[in-house]
Amino acid sequence: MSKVYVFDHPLIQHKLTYIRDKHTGTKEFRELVEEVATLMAFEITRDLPLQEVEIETPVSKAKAKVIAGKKLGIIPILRAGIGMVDGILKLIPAAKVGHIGLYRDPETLKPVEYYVKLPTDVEERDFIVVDPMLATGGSAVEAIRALKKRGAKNIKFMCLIAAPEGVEAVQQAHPDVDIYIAALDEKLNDHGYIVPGLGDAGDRLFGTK
Ligand SMILES: O=P(O)(O)OC[C@H]1O[C@H](OP(=O)(O)OP(=O)(O)O)[C@H](O)[C@@H]1O
Ligand SMILES: O=c1cc[nH]c(=O)[nH]1
Ligand SMILES: [Mg+2]
Repeated sequence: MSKVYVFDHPLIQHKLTYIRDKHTGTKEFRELVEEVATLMAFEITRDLPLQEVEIETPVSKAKAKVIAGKKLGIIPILRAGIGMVDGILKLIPAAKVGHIGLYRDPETLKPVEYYVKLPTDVEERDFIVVDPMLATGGSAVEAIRALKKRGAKNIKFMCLIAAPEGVEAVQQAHPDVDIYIAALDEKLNDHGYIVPGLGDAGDRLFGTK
């Protein structure tokens, strides 16, 4: 069964409060989502392997550590996942970015795929799939399935806010995929929105409502 990690760092929780607030405008919302993504990337990369190198400081020779050549890929689920990408790239600039376009049908709440573009060397990379919201879990389950279908083996899923239903759906469908979240909320409402949540992440990021 996949593990669930809730990043309860005070800076993440503080920023998340302003992200949730309906009075926060598009510019600030976008900046805060990016900042939280950076902080979450710091936590999620905790297990990256290191290798020893020799360097010279101005004082002496030294053995020091650098990240061993691990190939990483970031996969935002369009649209809202895009808001997290730059924040992650600040810490892992060499990561490649693939895109999976899905929207949730407002009637059925089922994900509809409309775009997939991945790095060519999918089989050699470890992936972090990102989306601010994990609601019913349909979009995350489908995005991870699309990634596995093309050869990805090592996948993590990272989001800002999750509903218990979404966590369970990902765990059921993909028991090998660990889930990293900033907050686990109470429930979904009748329209499949997370309560209390933050509203529609895509619309708030891009000002489309
Ligand atoms: O867990 P689920 O029930 O599938 O819901 C979560 C999905 O809903 C939102 O996307 P949306 O369909 O609004 O598309 P958008 O990003 O283009 O606005 C969100 O960004 C997730 O991708
Ligand atoms: O609360 C929710 C649920 C799905 N998608 C969103 O953007 N917000
Ligand atoms: Mg949306």
